[in-house]
Amino acid sequence: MTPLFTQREKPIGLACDHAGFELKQYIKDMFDEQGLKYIDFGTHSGESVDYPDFGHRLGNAIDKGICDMGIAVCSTGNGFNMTLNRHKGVRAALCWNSRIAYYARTHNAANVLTIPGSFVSEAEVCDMILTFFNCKFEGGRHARRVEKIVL
Ligand SMILES: O=P(O)(O)OC[C@H]1O[C@@H](O)[C@H](O)[C@@H]1O
Repeated sequence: MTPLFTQREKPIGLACDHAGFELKQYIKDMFDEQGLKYIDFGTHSGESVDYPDFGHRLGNAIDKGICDMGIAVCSTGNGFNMTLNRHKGVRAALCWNSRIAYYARTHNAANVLTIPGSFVSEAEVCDMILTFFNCKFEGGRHARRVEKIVL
């Protein structure tokens, strides 16, 4: 099997709510096939839950350095994105195609890919993840701007 990802030192953190549960399973299957390490912070079924409960688990893991990157999936993506961006170590970006995911990482140094699960196909999710985890922050003028984000 051709490796699609470079192996990462730290596991990728995953979080979802009920609306993102199936897509998270799809992502885990992709990572399992690729031998990519991850930690699943839940939820673990399609039963209705509150996205902040799981978003904060992922955010805390990033703040503590257990994970350095993550993926979160809910219905619109906004709930998780708002929750995750309350964490000091997180720059979460709501992305719905691979071009946006590319710039979120290369220009904005995003470390969490937030996915609006009800509005994207599995193929789009696959493209976004491949792009997000295979490109790097460009630094330079973007570093100055990212530094200015923090209040
Ligand atoms: O399934 P219900 O509870 O209607 O709505 C949950 C979704 O509403 C939005 O906040 C989030 O995207 C979350 O996934």
